[in-house]
Amino acid sequence: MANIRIHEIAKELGYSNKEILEKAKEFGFKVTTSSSAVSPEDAAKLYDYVQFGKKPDDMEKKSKESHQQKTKVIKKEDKKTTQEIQVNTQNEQAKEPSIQKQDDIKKQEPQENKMEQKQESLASTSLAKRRGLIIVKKKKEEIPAQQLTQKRQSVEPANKALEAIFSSNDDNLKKKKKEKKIVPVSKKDNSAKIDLLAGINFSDDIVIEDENVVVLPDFTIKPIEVERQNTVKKQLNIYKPAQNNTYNFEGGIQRNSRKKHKKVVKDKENEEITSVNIPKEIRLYEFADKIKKSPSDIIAKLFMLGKMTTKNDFLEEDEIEILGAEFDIEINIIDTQEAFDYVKAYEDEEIDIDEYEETRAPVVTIMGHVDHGKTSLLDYIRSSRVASGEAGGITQHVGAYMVEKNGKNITFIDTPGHEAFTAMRARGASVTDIVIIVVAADDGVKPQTKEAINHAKAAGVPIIIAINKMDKENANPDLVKTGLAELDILPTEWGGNYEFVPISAKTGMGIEDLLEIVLLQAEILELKANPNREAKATVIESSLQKGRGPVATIIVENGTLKVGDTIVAGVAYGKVRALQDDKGNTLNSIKPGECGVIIGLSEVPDAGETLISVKTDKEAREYAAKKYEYLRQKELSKSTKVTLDELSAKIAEGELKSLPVIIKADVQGSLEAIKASLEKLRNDEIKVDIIHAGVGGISQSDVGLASASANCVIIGFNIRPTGEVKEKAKEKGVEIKTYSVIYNLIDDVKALLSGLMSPIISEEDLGQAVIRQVINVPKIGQIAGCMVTDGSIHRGAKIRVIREGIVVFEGNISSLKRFKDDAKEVSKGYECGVGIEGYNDMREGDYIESYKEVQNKAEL
Ligand SMILES: Nc1nc2c(ncn2[C@@H]2O[C@H](COP(=O)(O)OP(=O)(O)OP(=O)(O)O)[C@@H](O)[C@H]2O)c(=O)[nH]1
Repeated sequence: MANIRIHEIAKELGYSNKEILEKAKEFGFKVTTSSSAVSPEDAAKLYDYVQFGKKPDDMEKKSKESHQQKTKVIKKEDKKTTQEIQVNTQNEQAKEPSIQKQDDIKKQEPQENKMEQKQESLASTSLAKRRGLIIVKKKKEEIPAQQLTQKRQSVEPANKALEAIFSSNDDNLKKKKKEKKIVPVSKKDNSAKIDLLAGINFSDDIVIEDENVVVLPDFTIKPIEVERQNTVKKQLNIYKPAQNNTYNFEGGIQRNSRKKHKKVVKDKENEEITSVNIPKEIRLYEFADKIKKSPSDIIAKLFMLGKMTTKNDFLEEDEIEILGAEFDIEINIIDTQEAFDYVKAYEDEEIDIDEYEETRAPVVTIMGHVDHGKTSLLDYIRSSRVASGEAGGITQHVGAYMVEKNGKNITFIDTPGHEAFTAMRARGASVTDIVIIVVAADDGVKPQTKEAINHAKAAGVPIIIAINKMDKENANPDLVKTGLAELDILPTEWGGNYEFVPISAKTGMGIEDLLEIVLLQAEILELKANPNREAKATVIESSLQKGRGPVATIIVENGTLKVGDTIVAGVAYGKVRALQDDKGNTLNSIKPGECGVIIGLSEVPDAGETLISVKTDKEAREYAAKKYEYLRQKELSKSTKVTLDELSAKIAEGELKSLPVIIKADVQGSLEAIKASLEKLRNDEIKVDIIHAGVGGISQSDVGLASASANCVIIGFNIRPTGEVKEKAKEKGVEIKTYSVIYNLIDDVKALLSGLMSPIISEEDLGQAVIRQVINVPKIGQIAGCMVTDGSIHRGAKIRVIREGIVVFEGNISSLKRFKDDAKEVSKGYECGVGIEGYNDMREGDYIESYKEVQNKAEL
């Protein structure tokens, strides 16, 4: 049986590695780190204890009492199998099957197959109780159809439970939803589940107890294999090595094909669909087609549930689940992302080979309150530890660097602050092993100190406190200690668990101690990785550089990244053309825990993206292409998922004036920031329309694109157009604006937008005149004899006629005369004759008001 690592159990249960490690130690298991493994039996005990507070003694007692015999049989089989393996290896491990290495297990599995099948019905049903349906279903999926058929009879009770659960009863529905919710999508979870499952000796009694929950063990179905193949086809070569693996169909270990959502199985024998795989992004009519219902049935059902839909609408996951329950169909929502989930494929491939694991360098992030000295500390460490004799001087900011202490490497992420740390975490990248929280001794604990501590705690990363600015006269380390004590961060000398190191980033005092403590902490963490496999790394920073193309700073998490490796990172892929350290020195390879700059990707990957090396170019290209297609589809589906309100808003949007822009920036981070800021610049009348955005210099094609869109402006940040591009822009009349300060960029775009806005029209009063006499002139119409009472009356200006305080007419003057002469303007105190265009109802005593319309530029 495969041993299970502590971190896998922690993942599975949603606890930190440390917590599980502690529990394991409470049990007296021989574990030291999160990489330590326990036997499946022990894992099960641990699981029960953590999850249900069930003491292992109870469990053992119970199983001993009621199923002593059964357990014995299984144990016997276990040993027997182990012995078989030992024949090959000549290695006497039969008494400790739990210490077997994974590769042994791999060989062993085909032989064990039968035995595992037997155990499976016991283990799986019981596990289902704890974990929901997935595991069981998964097993179904991977067990050859033939064997499944033999099992049909024994599973009938489960089918009954299935029926009961799928009744349209509300409680059941909720229950089902809950169960579905339990299913996390992450890959690691999967592995942990299966491992745990594999090793548990459960009894028949337990199976019966679990009956109502064992929805999944609908093993009955035979076309599983067909189903699997179909899915694989749809999902476009999920990951070949995994599929080709011989132990793919093993009941126990199956790390490769553990796709929870492929819970499986349908009963195609009686034509009626009882279970179906549904992709996450599906329109109502497509869904209807899949479950062989008419779209109107679905619309009606959703209507009854209070949702108005049309057949073209995309269904939410919740809706899909509810509809499944309503129609008594088991819905397996397929995450199409799996098709390009190369990280999962990478980890699936891992077979724990402890002997190859080596200690790796720790990765450290520095956080703390503003001005407490994060940057100074990073700078000091970097500059003080550049090996003498090295071509010093030009050090580039690449986002991460490595220093050496006592012959060991420490990698620092050179983007201080918890924003970057959290942003990386939000993207699923948790590269940091240790966090240093810098607290200024003269300032004490501040809001961002607390935030940083919370972030580090949330990430389950060990914290070291650096009390900085100790060189200052008013330094008061006790202030820091008491402040942190309130946050439950107690120094070791006060009986706490945290190392507090007084330092000065200015003088360098204590920094060596700090690095020692980092190494000590790293030792405690027992950071291990396997340098002898393909690399898995995290992108820390990326940019497009002239002459080098896309450049990414990465930290290798596992494996070794070598020049010439074929790699994929999100939608980017390629071959490692060159590796460099932060000083620009060429490297041949980057080991686990270490960092470097990589050149050779097809495009700039996002920071936080996972990069792995794969076996073939084709594989890399395919992953990237699938991810690209997925993102595109997602974007498309978003734009079609509109409510009526949104639709009318969209229609209104069509009437919006927009400023088309192309944005180019030096690095991804700036680009995102500019995009976000520009998208916010909008009101009811105008908006910025980003027609293209990218990292790198302005290219000919950018100019081409801009010239194809009316009034399009190219905005560059920290880049300059050169040579041909500049000329082409001139030739095509494309305006290029470049900036190095983001606020200036935004102000300018604001100004541009303001130019598009309708001007604000205001009035300027010019004067008033009172009508003293009205004369009707044949063929010309009325002429009013007036006295200007205020300001002046202008011929070219607009007028309004006011009678008893009410405006009775607005229009233009047709003639303005002073005596017999035409006049342009008649001022206060003078008489004049006024004719009004199209108006012949002037009366004595009316006032004529002369005014001018002034257009003011609108501003955003
Ligand atoms: N006297 C003394 N001054 C220090 C020390 N460390 C940092 N400073 C000063 O404190 C100020 C802030 O330092 P930074 O390193 O920029 O602080 P930070 O935490 O990176 O600040 P932000 O990047 O703004 O969050 C600078 O003026 C440093 O010179 C120290 O150990 N002693």
